[in-house]
Parts: sequence; structure tokens; C-alpha cells
Amino acid sequence: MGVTAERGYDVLIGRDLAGELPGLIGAGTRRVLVVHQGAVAGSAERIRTALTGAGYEVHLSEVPDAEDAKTATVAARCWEQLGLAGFTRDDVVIGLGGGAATDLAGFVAATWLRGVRVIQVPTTLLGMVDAAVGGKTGINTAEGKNLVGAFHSPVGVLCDLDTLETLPAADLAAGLAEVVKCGFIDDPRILELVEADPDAARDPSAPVLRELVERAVATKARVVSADLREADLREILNYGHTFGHAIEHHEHFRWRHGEAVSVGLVFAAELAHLAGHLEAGVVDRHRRILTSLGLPTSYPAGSWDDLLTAMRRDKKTRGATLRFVILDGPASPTRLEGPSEDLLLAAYVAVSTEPALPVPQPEETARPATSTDDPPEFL
Ligand SMILES: NC(=O)c1ccc[n+]([C@@H]2O[C@H](COP(=O)([O-])OP(=O)(O)OC[C@H]3O[C@@H](n4cnc5c(N)ncnc54)[C@H](O)[C@@H]3O)[C@@H](O)[C@H]2O)c1
Ligand SMILES: O=C(O)C(=O)C[C@@H](O)[C@H](O)[C@H](O)COP(=O)(O)O
Ligand SMILES: [Zn+2]
Repeated sequence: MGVTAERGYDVLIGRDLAGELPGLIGAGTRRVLVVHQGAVAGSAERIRTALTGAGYEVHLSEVPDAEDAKTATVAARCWEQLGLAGFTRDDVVIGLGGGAATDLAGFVAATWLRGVRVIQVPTTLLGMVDAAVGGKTGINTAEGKNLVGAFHSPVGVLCDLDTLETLPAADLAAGLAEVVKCGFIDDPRILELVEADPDAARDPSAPVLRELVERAVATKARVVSADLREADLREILNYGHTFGHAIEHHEHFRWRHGEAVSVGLVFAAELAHLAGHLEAGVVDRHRRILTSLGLPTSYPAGSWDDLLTAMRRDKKTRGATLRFVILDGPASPTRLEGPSEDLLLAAYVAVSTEPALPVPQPEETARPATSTDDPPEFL
């Protein structure tokens, strides 16, 4: 699947793709830094062996798990490693892991010497269908999600579906939230496939998961090829993220991104309904589909004032005007500009009251204990 950005690149989706790496690195490169998560340390070692055998000088950088990697401190550690090893503009960074690792690796590559090549090797569903594709890179700050970053397209993306076999079920489900997002904004066939068999969608060996990956990547590739820098169309990929990012910030980045987006999708659907854009049945369809995948659809715990403050920092905000991606219907995205606070509060009430169906909340599927009880440090 091809993406046309400043220069085009391919997103390869398949199995046993490691052999493709040397071809993507190309001639003229001497050094490679693999930025990876601990969960895929074995894959990083295999890449090191293969690339060392092919004549490259390979450095590994294991970064903290999940959002703990997306900090200025961790980025600075990577820059130091690049500096000490003498990385030049001919050299290459590889991002290996989930979206947190590929966002950080992309940001490090975008900023080192004002830009060196990055190859993304996502090993989570969310990384494959979204984070590793499209060139948005970045880190968080104490004020909010992805507030520092750059657009920096990869030279290639390798989505090896075999890596999903070891992914915890809750992380696979989190990736499906972004897949469902693509279904609502662009490709309703995704919704039909999930509705037909939600359990198969959560099975990494089921053929339908491959089709879902291909369809979500096709949506993302089409959108970013048309609007890399988010002048307009690309905003649709942010469906569900204004409220989703506010939850992530409110929870000190301890919720999985996809889980927060899942609630954010329902919030955006409720908002669209309250603003007279979307039929109630489509709002219910959001809840039904996300619930069938084990994803949360409500957020009863928040402080509305804090959530509203976090939403105001959203990158789609223009001046003081909050802007939301909403739907007129499936595959019919539009924008809601400057909704009143009463309307926003009403949408919040709709997602903060108990849902009709019992849904697992993130604390029941908590991330493995990789972070401390303290919120992440940013400097
Ligand atoms: N740049 C973009 O366009 C974009 C798009 C969507 C999301 N994102 C970002 O992506 C991040 C979320 O990505 P994510 O959901 O992949 O989370 P993540 O990177 O935190 O990975 C989830 C968990 O899976 C583990 N893991 C990774 N690969 C594994 C494997 N093969 N087997 C077992 N465990 C594995 C990780 O160590 C981590 O604990 C967020 O920071 C979000 O903001 C960016
Ligand atoms: O690629 C995009 O554009 C997206 O908005 C995809 C989102 O799923 C992703 O989470 C992205 O990182 C959010 O970007 P941000 O600009 O809101 O930080
Ligand atoms: Zn996202």
C-alpha cells in the first residue's frame, strides 16, 4: 500500500517481513539506531544480528514502556546516544514497538540533525493501523498529549502480523478503537466486519483481522496522502480524540490511548446527535460495536472543568474556538465549530452516566505495572 507524502513510501502488511529491512535502509548508510520497547527486545536483537551481518553498525535503545517513553528526557537520551555514536544524515533510526515507541523514534529522527530517515516497524495493532503510518511524531508534556512534535514521514513501514500473537488482548482491543474510528469516518465495511464477528476481530490469527488492518491503513494512507500537514481533511483522523486526549491527560497518561479514544468516539457521537447532525441509532451503533470489542464507552470519573481545559489545548482549536470532528452519518465526517459549553456538558453527561451495558473499564484490564504510581516526568 503506498503513501504519497513529501516522498512516497510503502506500508508492507504481511508476515516474516524482517528481510525487507536492508532494502529500506539502502546504500550509503553506516549506522542504525533501533529505538524499541522492552516487550520486543527479542525482535530488536534479531534485527541487530541481521543488520550487523549485512555490514551495518547497529545500536539499540530500549525505552520505557508506553507513554513513559514519550518524554523530553527519553528523547534527550536518544539524541545523546546518536551523538556519541556519530550518527550523520546518511544514517537511519528504526522505531520498533507500539505507537509510543514509533512516535518517539519518529520525533528523534525528525529532530536529529534536523531530520534523518526513519523506518517504522510497529508491533501493536494500533501502531500498524495508525501510529506508524502518516508521519505524525511527538512527545507529551505536562500540559497535554503530543504537544511537541513534527511531521516527519517514514521511508517505509513494516507491519508484521506475526508480532500480534504476543500482544495482550487489552492492547489489541485498544488498536481496534482506531480501526472502528476508520470505519465511522471513511469505510463502513469495517463496521460490518466487526459487527459480523467481534470475537474474530480480536483474534490475531483470524483472516478478518488482516482485512481490518488493510482497510484501516488504506483509509489512513488515502487521507495523509491528500493532506499530510492536517490543513483540513486529515482532521477526520482525529475523530474521538478531542475528548480522548483529555481523558489521557486527566488520567496522567495511564489509560491506553485506544481506550480513551473509544470513549472519545462516543462523546463525539453524542455531541453530533445533540447538535442535530447524527441519528440516535448511529450513536447506539458506536456503543454497541465498541462494547462488543471489550472497549470502554463511558468515563464517570472525571472533573468536567479539567477535561474542558484539556480539550481547549487540542490542536484543532483555532483562537478560542473549540472544534470537533463529528459525523452527519457513517463515512460522512464534518466539523462542529465552537459548540456552547452547555452542549459540551450535555455530551459529557451522556458519557459519564452509567452505560446500559456492563463494559470493562480500563482498571480491570490494567497495563502491566511498568510505570510508577507517580505521573510521568516530562523534563
Ligand atoms: N502518530 C500517530 O499518528 C499516532 C496515531 C495513533 C496513536 N498514536 C500514539 O500511539 C500510542 C499508543 O500506541 P499503542 O497502543 O501501540 O501503545 P504502546 O506503544 O504503549 O504499546 C502497548 C503495549 O504493548 C507492548 N507491546 C508492543 N508490542 C508488543 C508485542 N508485539 N507483544 C507484546 N507486547 C507488545 C508495549 O510494550 C506496551 O506495553 C499513543 O502514544 C498514541 O498517542 C500516534
Ligand atoms: O494521524 C492523524 O492525523 C491522527 O489524528 C491519528 C490519531 O489517531 C493519533 O492519535 C494522532 O497522534 C493524534 O494527533 P494529534 O495531532 O491530535 O496529537
Ligand atoms: Zn489516535
